[in-house]
Amino acid sequence: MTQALTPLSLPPVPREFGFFVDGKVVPAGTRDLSERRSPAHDVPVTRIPKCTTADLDAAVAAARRAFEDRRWSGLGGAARGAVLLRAAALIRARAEEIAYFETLENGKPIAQARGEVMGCADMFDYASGLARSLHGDSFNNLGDGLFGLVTREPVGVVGLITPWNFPFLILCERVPYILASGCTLVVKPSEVTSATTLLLAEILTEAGLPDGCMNVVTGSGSSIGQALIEHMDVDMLSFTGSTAVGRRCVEAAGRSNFKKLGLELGGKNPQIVFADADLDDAADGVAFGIAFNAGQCCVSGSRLIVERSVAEAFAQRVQAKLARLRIGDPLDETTQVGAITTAAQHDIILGYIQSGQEDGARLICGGEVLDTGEGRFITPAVFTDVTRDMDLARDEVFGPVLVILPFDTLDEAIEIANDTVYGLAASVWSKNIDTALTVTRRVRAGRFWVNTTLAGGPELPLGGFRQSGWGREAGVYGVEEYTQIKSVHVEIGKRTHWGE
Ligand SMILES: NC(=O)c1ccc[n+]([C@@H]2O[C@H](COP(=O)([O-])OP(=O)(O)OC[C@H]3O[C@@H](n4cnc5c(N)ncnc54)[C@H](O)[C@@H]3O)[C@@H](O)[C@H]2O)c1
Repeated sequence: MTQALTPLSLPPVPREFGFFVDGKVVPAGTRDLSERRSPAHDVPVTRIPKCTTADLDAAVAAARRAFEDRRWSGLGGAARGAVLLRAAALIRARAEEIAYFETLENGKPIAQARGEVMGCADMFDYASGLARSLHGDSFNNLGDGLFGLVTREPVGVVGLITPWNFPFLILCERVPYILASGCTLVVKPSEVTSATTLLLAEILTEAGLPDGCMNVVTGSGSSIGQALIEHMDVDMLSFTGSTAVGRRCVEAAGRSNFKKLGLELGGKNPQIVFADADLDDAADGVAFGIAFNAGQCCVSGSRLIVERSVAEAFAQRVQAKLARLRIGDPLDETTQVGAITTAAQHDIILGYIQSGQEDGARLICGGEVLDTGEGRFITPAVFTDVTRDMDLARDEVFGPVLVILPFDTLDEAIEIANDTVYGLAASVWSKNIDTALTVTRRVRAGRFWVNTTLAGGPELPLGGFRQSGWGREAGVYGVEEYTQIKSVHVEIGKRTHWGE
């Protein structure tokens, strides 16, 4: 087992990873390497191979063999669950190492990364039980001559594409459920945050996952990602990322083999605050909702829809909460908000902050680039005087940028909340249960929080309405997505097929 690393120092040299096919690490060999620099320190931290389409074909073929010879699905739920349970223990044992690479590549605070890794181990624990409890249905009321069964079968070979904002968490909200169902898989992590996916492949092999059941290919979205979504021998694709690339997945599935799709896409999520809420608690939640992971969160609460009578005072409370945040070196144990993960995302966020002001919105705090000498940090920005037609109010910024939209009535709050093409997540803050539940009923979003935000766990499924995606991940509903239903009609006794 790899030694835990000292979390507060940078690696003296970048760690070089291989990719992972048929139970083995494949060294980069003559392939090009992409070097990842820490977004917080601008030093090289990892080197990852750029896989070829031949590597992808080899990975899909390994997953296909492992599926067709039933070395995994044929084991039965109890044996599959035992592997997932051992993986949970190994994730806990290697939590420090996983959190360290997550922080180095992504720029998130080390304390946050550790918490996420522990949550991931919990996903494996939970899914180990689901592997045993997947079942179908029986129909004993079809008349004396007929008996019916409905069974669930694994879909087959799953292609899994993940983004850079929660590389390990998003991976673990999917992999244990995919494996619990009996499917095998090929993962293509984001090219900027691939290390922890490769660590998970090692861990699962150590936990007893048969060769070929989990394969990892690394490289860019436009090359290896595009080849995976078009692959003729992949039965299902689970994609998490932008709505733009989600659209490409739909097109590619139509052009290739009609693979089944699960899509977890973008969001422009409302946080709706009523005057009767505990306003201090709500301000804390709203600040957390926009600043957590430096706003690079699909479920980030980026639209504050607040009752007009308290809007100004509430904005000041949020501002005060944001001002107290410790932003900076993610390897510092006390840091609460880390770096912006990619240079491209940094430019996109600053572009929105500038164009928002040009469009007439008023920046009341933040939006500054922190001068740390190295790395990319932006202080959380809050905008007022925002109109609903502005890009700032409509687009997913994917950074720490909050817009404030006041409302006068409950109906207006709901109308503003639904005025988006997305439907990923929403929060409502009110002490009145009628108000809160009316909002949860009428706002179109796949995840809701009442008097809190960004809470989660393995039991409740994830996923969006509208252009935020299709299908659900995690929980009982999540594992079922990776199964397909078969109906079996059983004749009892003898009958003629022409009804004579
Ligand atoms: N709904 C969710 O659960 C969820 C969770 C996290 C992130 N997201 C969304 O992800 C986005 C940010 O992540 P990102 O910038 O990594 O997204 P992205 O769409 O650019 O990339 C996501 C993944 O897709 C790959 N990819 C890119 N182009 C591709 C192509 N043509 N074919 C196949 N694969 C391709 C990338 O390499 C990466 O692995 C945001 O929109 C965010 O809302 C959604």
